Parts: sequence; structure tokens; C-alpha cells
Amino acid sequence: MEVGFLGLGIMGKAMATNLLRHGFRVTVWNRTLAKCQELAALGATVGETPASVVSKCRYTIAMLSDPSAALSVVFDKDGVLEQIGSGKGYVDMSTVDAATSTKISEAVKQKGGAFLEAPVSGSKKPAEDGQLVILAAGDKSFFLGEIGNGAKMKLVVNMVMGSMMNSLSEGLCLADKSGLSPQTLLDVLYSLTIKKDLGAIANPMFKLKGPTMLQGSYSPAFPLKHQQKDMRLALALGDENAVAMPVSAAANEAFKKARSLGLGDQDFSAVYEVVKGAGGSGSGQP
Ligand SMILES: NC(=O)C1=CN([C@@H]2O[C@H](COP(=O)(O)OP(=O)(O)OC[C@H]3O[C@@H](n4cnc5c(N)ncnc54)[C@H](OP(=O)(O)O)[C@@H]3O)[C@@H](O)[C@H]2O)C=CC1
Ligand SMILES: O=CCCC(=O)O
Repeated sequence: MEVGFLGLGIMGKAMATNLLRHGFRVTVWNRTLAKCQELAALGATVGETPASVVSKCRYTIAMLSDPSAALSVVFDKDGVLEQIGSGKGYVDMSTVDAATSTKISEAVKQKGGAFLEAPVSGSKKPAEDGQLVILAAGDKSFFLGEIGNGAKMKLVVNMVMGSMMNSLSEGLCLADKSGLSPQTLLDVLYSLTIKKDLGAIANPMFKLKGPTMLQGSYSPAFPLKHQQKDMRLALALGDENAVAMPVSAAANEAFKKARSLGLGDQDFSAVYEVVKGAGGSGSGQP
């Protein structure tokens, strides 16, 4: 089966590569066309536009940065809508808000196509290993129910994650400033993780990100600009539903500050640099 793939960033590249490895014929498109070459070398065909990919493929998957990218690829000239129709499906795996997902779903359905929203939980490594958790909603699925619920669930998960990342950063700073070793804090958190009976704080993310944070190494698995986008969209969802979220709002401010310091393309754990600055143990500069 020929599968289309739109968006070959950190996640899309890994996901499309896995499709090829598992025997699918894949046609790829990326806004920056040069990024298609690596996939072409693995056997993918390169489409010139989103529309040309959809015209060739029964199912097309998208993995794009944010709502404006997701909408642009569907609605703009040479976009998905020009070729989607009966017998074809479009699966958007980007992290967006429910309104974006609903707008795309309605447009695709109006043209006779099928739509799934399917944001993922996991990051670069799970994507490379084929271990992403898919939060799907839409046609022919019970999963999370009506379109929009997949997007909302993904935003709630990432809002919690963003607050946890700030909390870890503050913990590392507090350990340091109060005369403790931040590394020992990680060791303690790790031992709580592996001893499941002590596991209320069990948390693979701390284990994965903590050591690289202490090294000041922020090679992007999940770019900070995307984490801040997800906080922003989750806070908007909170507004709509009159849910007070002061912890998340504060975490969002730290991510915004990090973006303003030029850390948007670094891993989201780079928010530690901002927290260090605010806590007085550093300048806040990368
Ligand atoms: N990285 C992670 O750990 C995870 C990310 N996500 C979500 O997955 C999505 C992709 O993330 P990731 O791969 O990390 O991000 P990247 O920044 O690495 O990739 C973003 C992709 O979107 C494309 N893009 C951006 N703007 C536009 C536009 N206006 N029109 C067309 N294409 C556009 C980029 O194209 P170009 O190459 O031309 O810039 C690129 O292919 C995001 O929604 C993110 O929140 C979900 C789970 C985990
Ligand atoms: O949406 C991104 C999730 C990243 C992660 O789970 O590390």
C-alpha cells in the first residue's frame, strides 16, 4: 500500500522511516524539500506538493509543527483538500488544538474523505523505535470519541509534562543552592523510579532528561518551541472551560522566557537554563 507522509521534522522523519522499514511504499513531502533526500535514499518517493502526495496515496499522514502549519498544508494552494476525496483517508498526527482538528476534519469529510486525528505521546526515540502511543479519534474509531478529543487529551498530557519539567528544573536548582548535589537528587528520583513500591514519583522523563540537563546538553528530541505551543493551547482550553491552572501558567511563562532567550529550537528541557537564571545560580543565558 502506498502511504503519504507530510512533514519530515524530528518526528516525521523517524515515523516515515519506520513505515519504509515495515514494507510500506511511502511518498513523502516536506516544506523544505531537501529534507526528503534522506528518505528518498531509503526508498521513498518524493512528492512535489501535499496535493500530489494525496493524489497518489490512499492514506496520507501529517506530522507538522503547529496549528498554522497543519491548516496551511490542508487549505493552501496545492494542499491536501485539492485531492482528498472518497476512498482516501487523512491522518493528522501533529499536536494541535481541537478547533484546528475539527476544521480539518470537516473540510476533509465535506470532500468525501475520512479523517483521523492521532497525536502521539512519546518523543524522538520512541518514534525511531516504533513505540509511540497514539491518541486517536475520528472516523471508524471508538478510541477517545468525537474529533477534538484526541487533540485535547494530547494537550492535557503535555501540559502536565511541561509543568513537571519546570518542577524538575526547580528541584535541581534548589538542591544545588541548598548545598545538595543535583546529581544525588537525580539518583534519589531514579531509585524511587526503579523501586516500584516507592513509585508515587516514578517518572521515566526525569531519568531520561535529568542527566543531560546537568550537562547543559539540549540536543532537541522535543523542541522547546513546540512544548510552549502546547502549553499555550492547553491554557486556552483551560480558559474555555474556566479551569484555573496557575502552575501551568507559570510553567508557560518559563518556556516563553526560554524562547525569548533563543532556546526555542533546543530540547524543552532547556527551560532549566531559565529556572537557573531565576533562582540566581546562573545568568539565565544558554
Ligand atoms: N519532538 C517530539 O518529541 C514530539 C513532537 N510532537 C509534535 O509533533 C509535531 C512535529 O514535531 P517535531 O517533528 O518535533 O517538529 P520539527 O520542528 O522537527 O518539525 C516540524 C515539521 O513541520 C513542518 N512545518 C512547519 N511549519 C510549516 C508550514 N507552515 N507549512 C508546512 N510545513 C511546516 C516543518 O517543515 P520544515 O522542515 O520545512 O521546517 C517540519 O517538517 C509537533 O506538533 C509537535 O508538538 C509530538 C510528540 C513528540
Ligand atoms: O509532545 C511531545 C512529547 C515529548 C515527550 O513525551 O518527551
